[in-house]
Amino acid sequence: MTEPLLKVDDLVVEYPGRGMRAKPIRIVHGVSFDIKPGETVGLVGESGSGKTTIGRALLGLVPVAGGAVTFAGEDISHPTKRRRRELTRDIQVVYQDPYSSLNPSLTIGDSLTEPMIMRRTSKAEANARVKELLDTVGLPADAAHRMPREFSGGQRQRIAIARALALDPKLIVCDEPVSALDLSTQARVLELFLEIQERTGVAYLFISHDLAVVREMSHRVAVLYRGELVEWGDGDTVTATPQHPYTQRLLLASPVPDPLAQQQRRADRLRLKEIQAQQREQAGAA
Ligand SMILES: Nc1ncnc2c1ncn2[C@@H]1O[C@H](COP(=O)(O)OP(=O)(O)OP(=O)(O)O)[C@@H](O)[C@H]1O
Repeated sequence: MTEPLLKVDDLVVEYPGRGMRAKPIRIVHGVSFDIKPGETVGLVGESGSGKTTIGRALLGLVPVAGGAVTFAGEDISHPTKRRRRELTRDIQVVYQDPYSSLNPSLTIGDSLTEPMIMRRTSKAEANARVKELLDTVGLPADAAHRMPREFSGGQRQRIAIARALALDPKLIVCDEPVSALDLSTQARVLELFLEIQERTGVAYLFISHDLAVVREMSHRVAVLYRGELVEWGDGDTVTATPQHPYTQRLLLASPVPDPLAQQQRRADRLRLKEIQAQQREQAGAA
């Protein structure tokens, strides 16, 4: 059996209450799940259920009040500042808002090289990697010289994904990464996440309020309700036979597409990849 890449055991997260003597407010109440290398785990739940808070706890951005977070066998529940910085190499994040996730005064090239230069990669190496990253997310190489304001929401989200990929992470926390995009752009960006995973083997924690999107993207699904995990398991099983009334309500609010049609789409995608690979080989041989 594959060892988990990330393990969350009985996680508790609290925010400080208001006022000097206020008790902390518990937001996440003992949540457990794990993510295997190369796997996508979907975390779904309504607004305010604590999804973002869980993502922030994994990234070390909010303190863990109870339980443990283990990454590649290491307990990272209470990392030092230095260790947390180092961990950003392995655990990255893509946020919802493509308009605030890039520094408006840096060129795309500078935004992408920043995490690499901070880790003492040479300028020449970093520039070569920028070309590669832009290609991976389907943007032209000359995008490196342009400013964020010159790009649409979908293109900016591609750039944010490229930035997350810059250091070859093992896990990306994707926090509602397509919620701010229109439907057709959503579909293309979701497709890009899938392609990147096939190519690099990166794992995702895919956070969304939309069960249909989570189902499309995830191998396993965790359903969060008021800070508790009410359902956790294989994506098809959770969505085909939801046990908890909350999951049943979610399913009604956001019907999951026919699983056979989904399987067909996955098969078509693989077939297309094979054809493209054959074409590349033939072009190389010619
Ligand atoms: N810094 C904070 N201090 C106090 N309470 C907070 C803080 N951040 C979030 N909360 C509260 O924690 C709860 C969970 O918020 P969280 O953002 O994790 O939920 P969510 O499921 O991601 O919702 P959404 O989809 O709306 O982002 C909410 O009630 C929110 O008001």
